[in-house]
Amino acid sequence: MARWFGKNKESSQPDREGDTALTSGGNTVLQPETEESMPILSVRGVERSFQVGRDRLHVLKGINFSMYPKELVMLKGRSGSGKTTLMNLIGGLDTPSSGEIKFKEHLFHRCSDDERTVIRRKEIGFIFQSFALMPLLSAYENVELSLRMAGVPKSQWKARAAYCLELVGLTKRMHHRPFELSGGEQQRVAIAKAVAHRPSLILADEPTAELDSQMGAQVMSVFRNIIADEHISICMTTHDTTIMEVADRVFEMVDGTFLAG
Ligand SMILES: Nc1ncnc2c1ncn2[C@@H]1O[C@H](COP(=O)(O)OP(=O)(O)OP(=O)(O)O)[C@@H](O)[C@H]1O
Repeated sequence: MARWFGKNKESSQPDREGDTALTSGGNTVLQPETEESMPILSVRGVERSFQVGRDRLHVLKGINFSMYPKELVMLKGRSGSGKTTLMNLIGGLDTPSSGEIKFKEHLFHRCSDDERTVIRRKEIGFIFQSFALMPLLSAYENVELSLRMAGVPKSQWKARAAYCLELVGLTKRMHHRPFELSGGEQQRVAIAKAVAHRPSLILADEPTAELDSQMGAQVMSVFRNIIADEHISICMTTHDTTIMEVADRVFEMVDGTFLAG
């Protein structure tokens, strides 16, 4: 397939859709569509503008890209280029001024706020630069809370929370509260929390920005483990060039568009 799945691909171009034809010995061979060849997310012609006083601020100016199962995609770009605005649209926190966003079978640009909230709670996980943990709860209780919020049956909480903390290498720290953990460990709790309800997509806004390079590398290694183990996709923003080699694809945003290669 023309679509590239390897590592460290600098992709400044929107990828190609519906690419099911293979050329083999001069013949065109039609590939059956597998689950992994179907995009989990499809963003088409997305624009977002805001009214600021009398002016209309055009922040996103026509974004096109797709994400596939088990992909790690990074968005890079200068401050103010529109990365967070795009992440908010992908996560169903906001709606585009024009264009289409399809997440799995859901057409986000046509959903009501309530519909997007339900989808978000069940099918998307969020990770923030500042970890966003409940300070008085232990690592285990933080993960359990996420399961409760997503409506997962109580009978599953204990095993699932323990499994997710094991996945991020924190079994021995599960009864520690955030202030008893290092920054990297806190971010790993946040990852366990984000993955616990079995989302299909995790959105991470600068997840390594508060960490030193060693802890940042640990977080990226955990991302790779959960992609393999939980079959999810991750889209993250970053300014850190040292971690970009871990990505499957990197998109550079410049002034509300993806930089053309
Ligand atoms: N709700 C809003 N109303 C008005 N302007 C907004 C709004 N949200 C974002 N903007 C503007 O859109 C531009 C892009 O912001 P955005 O937060 O998406 O950038 P970013 O690439 O994520 O930056 P950073 O790397 O600093 O987080 C900025 O100029 C910002 O002020």
